[in-house]
Amino acid sequence: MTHLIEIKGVRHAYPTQSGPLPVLDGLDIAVPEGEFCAVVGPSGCGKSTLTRLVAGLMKPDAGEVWLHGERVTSPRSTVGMAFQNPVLLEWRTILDNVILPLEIVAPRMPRRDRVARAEALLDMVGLSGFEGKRPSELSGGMRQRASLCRAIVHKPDVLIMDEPFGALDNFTREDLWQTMRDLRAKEPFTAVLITHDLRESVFLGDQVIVLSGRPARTQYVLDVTLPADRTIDALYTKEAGDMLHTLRDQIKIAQGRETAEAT
Ligand SMILES: Nc1ncnc2c1ncn2[C@@H]1O[C@H](COP(=O)(O)OP(=O)(O)OP(=O)(O)O)[C@@H](O)[C@H]1O
Repeated sequence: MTHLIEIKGVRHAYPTQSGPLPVLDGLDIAVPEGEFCAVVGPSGCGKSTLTRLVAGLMKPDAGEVWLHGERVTSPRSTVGMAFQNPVLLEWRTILDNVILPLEIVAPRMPRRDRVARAEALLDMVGLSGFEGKRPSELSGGMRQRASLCRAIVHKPDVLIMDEPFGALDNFTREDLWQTMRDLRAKEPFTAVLITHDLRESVFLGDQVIVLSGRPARTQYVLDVTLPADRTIDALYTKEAGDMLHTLRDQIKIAQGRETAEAT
């Protein structure tokens, strides 16, 4: 099987005034092309550090990060990123915010083609008619939809999301999960999602990686067996309940509340 993302034996420590702070220690993750990998773990275990490594924004002390068969050693334009705070530019319209990555990655692409691409994506996420608005005129959920469009407008190899739905209320969040599912069906991409929400990880993920407490290693990998076109109702089935139970147990282990042997 081709793995679009491969992280092998990654170790990393940050230099601090009181000496090196080991953050990652033995991280192994493999994500096949087109798959959605959700990453969960205790607070502060190194999840955001993992996203920086995949995006090439920093190099690990040891181990390897591979994207599409190439070793990652510097920042990549083939990576799209979305964060909890969408950081849209207020002086640009929603359409021009979405177009921004194309201006950098495909400067020779005619404006009409950029506009057509951005409009098609905005339509897919239900923002048709809002192209000319400024970010402050949209709700938090709508801004996050626009931010997702911006993250994939240049068809990146991989979409990295760090808690993109973390600041939204429950109903808006569930709406966004379904938008993400529909977007993936129309615009297949490989994704890494960092989340604190186990339901979100099961709804969106093909696999869920549980990281141990810091320094993080890959503690557990759950293959999500729900159908690709799952609905929110699927989260209320026994199958999903069992998966959520397993993940919760693994998080407790990661937090050091229980030992692996005790479960
Ligand atoms: N540049 C840095 N220099 C020193 N320490 C850092 C740096 N960046 C992160 N850290 C520390 O490394 C650890 C892991 O940080 P990281 O942000 O990767 O964790 P996280 O799992 O994403 O956290 P959270 O779940 O709270 O969002 C934390 O203890 C953090 O304080």
